[in-house]
Amino acid sequence: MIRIKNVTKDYGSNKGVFDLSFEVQDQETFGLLGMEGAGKTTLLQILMGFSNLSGGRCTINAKHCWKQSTGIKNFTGYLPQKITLPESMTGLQFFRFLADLRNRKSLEKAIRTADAFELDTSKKIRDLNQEEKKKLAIAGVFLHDPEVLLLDEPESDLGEKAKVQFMNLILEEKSRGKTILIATGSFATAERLCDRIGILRRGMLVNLDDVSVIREASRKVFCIGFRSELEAVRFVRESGFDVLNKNATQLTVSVSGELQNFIKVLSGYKVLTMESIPQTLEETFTYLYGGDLSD
Ligand SMILES: Nc1ncnc2c1ncn2[C@@H]1O[C@H](COP(=O)(O)OP(=O)(O)OP(=O)(O)O)[C@@H](O)[C@H]1O
Repeated sequence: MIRIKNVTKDYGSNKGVFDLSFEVQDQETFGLLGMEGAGKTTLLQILMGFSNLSGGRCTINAKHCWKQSTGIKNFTGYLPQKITLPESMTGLQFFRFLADLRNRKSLEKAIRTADAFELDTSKKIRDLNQEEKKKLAIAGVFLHDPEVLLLDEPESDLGEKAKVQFMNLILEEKSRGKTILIATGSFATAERLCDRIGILRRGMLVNLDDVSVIREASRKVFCIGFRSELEAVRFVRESGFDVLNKNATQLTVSVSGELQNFIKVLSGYKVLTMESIPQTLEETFTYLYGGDLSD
């Protein structure tokens, strides 16, 4: 279990994290959501013992994050936001290097992860592109099959296909009972992977809820193309759904909660196209709680 109690790291000028308290339960996947500069990296670095606290206390599996950070590293996999890799090694040499550091013989888990990403580990790291380096770093984090995963913006630098591969890897780790803390600026990532989501704003936790509660309350936005303008107008008049924008036969419609009723209502209209409009973290936050998430 990860325990964060009244944790403050004050860099001055209102930067850092302030009086954070929450727990990540064993086998839980927790999403720490926030915009750039919200304090996500600061908290993860504190948990890894890279940075001491100005106040408060935090532990992972009852080990003190500052005083017992070496012990924590034995059972924790940490993916930093900014990765640095030994450029002259191949991927496989990098795995061997990590295995030596961690006193492990088997590279199996890292190799399986690299395979899941379709990554060629025989190439020198300096010849990999940014996405391939990120995949390699993630595979390296999994090498010692850690009980706890702390992942800082894991999906950044990954393309759409690799993001799906990454999500599948995390869902597999989750089903194997790992305790996972993911720091991300992507509401979609957190919603897909996490059991609970904590929202960080200017270093403070402004909301913490089960993902099902947030999903239920948040909205989906669709751009719908009707066969005729008359049909679109009929939808505006009769459907009862919130229409955010109308442009001839196209309507942008907001739907909150379950989609069943929306789909049922929509089946009564002549629809030619329907596209889901992804909502940013900021749009979701503003819709749910009002106000502005950025500083
Ligand atoms: N060592 C430091 N000294 C002073 N200020 C710092 C230091 N490290 C981070 N900050 C500031 O603290 C705030 C929180 O930074 P942090 O990197 O934790 O945010 P973040 O949520 O991870 O965002 P990002 O995605 O941009 O990394 C930012 O305003 C940052 O500029």
